[in-house]
Amino acid sequence: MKIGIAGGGAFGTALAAALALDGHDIQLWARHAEAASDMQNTRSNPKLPGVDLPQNISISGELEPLFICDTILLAIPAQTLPAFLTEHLAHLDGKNLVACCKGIDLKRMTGPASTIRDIVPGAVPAMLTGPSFAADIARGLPTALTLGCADDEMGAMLQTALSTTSLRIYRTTDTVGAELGGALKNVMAIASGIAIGAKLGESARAALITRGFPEMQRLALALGAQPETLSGLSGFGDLVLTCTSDQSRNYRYGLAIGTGSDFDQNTTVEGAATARAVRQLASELDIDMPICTVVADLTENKTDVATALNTLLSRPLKEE
Ligand SMILES: NC(=O)C1=CN([C@@H]2O[C@H](COP(=O)(O)OP(=O)(O)OC[C@H]3O[C@@H](n4cnc5c(N)ncnc54)[C@H](OP(=O)(O)O)[C@@H]3O)[C@@H](O)[C@H]2O)C=CC1
Ligand SMILES: O=C(CO)COP(=O)(O)O
Repeated sequence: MKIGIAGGGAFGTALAAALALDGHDIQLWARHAEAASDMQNTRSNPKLPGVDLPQNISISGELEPLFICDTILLAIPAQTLPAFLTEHLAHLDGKNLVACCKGIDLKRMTGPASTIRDIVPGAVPAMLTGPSFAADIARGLPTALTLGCADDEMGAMLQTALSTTSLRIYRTTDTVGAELGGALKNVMAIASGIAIGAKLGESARAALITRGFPEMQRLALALGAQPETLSGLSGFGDLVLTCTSDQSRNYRYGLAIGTGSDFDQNTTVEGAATARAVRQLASELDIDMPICTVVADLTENKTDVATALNTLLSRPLKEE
């Protein structure tokens, strides 16, 4: 089976490399023709230094070869997904569309798989998520992921097709849980980075991770997720990874806020927009989401770290 991947960034390229090494022919699309042709010729991507791209990955800036594939992995930022789906609706109808991005769309307030279901109703929507840095996947390091697909037969087919000797994929029919775990942990990763950047200490970070997890569960369960999905790779697993590693861009963005340093605005930081979406959802659904709310306010300079900390610490005492 030829697998298509939309998105020539770190994650799309890493998935391409892992699947190609396992013997799949891969059609990778990058939106800028020049970047695509450089990747095709040099067999490398500057976003994944030191990784050689196998010859069975074909890289193009043209969309036609991508649209021939029955299964397409969507590894473009979550906020750009709706426009991509809408623009190419006719070509995506009937395909297996596997979202590989992590975020809540600010306009629709949905996670990536739900966005696919809403915009391309004739496609089979799925979600690939879990604790997995692109650099680790591309190097063939062992990684465990969750594939969420409401259609379990198709989910099983995708699970088999996308698993490799180093990528171990688990399966769930709870796409809502899978998409929200990955989206919400990015907000917590920003919060953790802020705590460490502002020198609040490791204990404060542990408190944020621990209190952040039920916050993620509250919103996800209210939106229809199953609790066990949040406790799995896509929720708890990815929360642990990104809140504790400076390989995470969301965490590094938090570090920059905490230290008051500049941060490269071109870096993909999904948690910033998602924090704003969560703040709005929390207000609409009347759900207590204190950590996400202060992260959203901090990303918009509506508060500062000292005030945000005071907001969290001065909340009424309660049972755990
Ligand atoms: N990196 C990682 O370790 C992991 C990332 N992810 C998720 O994967 C998704 C992509 O992240 P990642 O690849 O790392 O990010 P990168 O910043 O490395 O790459 C993003 C890619 O998306 C492209 N892109 C941006 N805007 C558009 C658009 N409007 N239409 C089409 N393509 C677009 C970029 O193109 P250009 O270069 O031309 O701007 C670039 O190729 C994110 O949701 C992230 O959370 C998930 C797990 C791990
Ligand atoms: O989602 C990731 C790892 O699972 C990557 O995290 P960042 O987007 O924060 O780099």
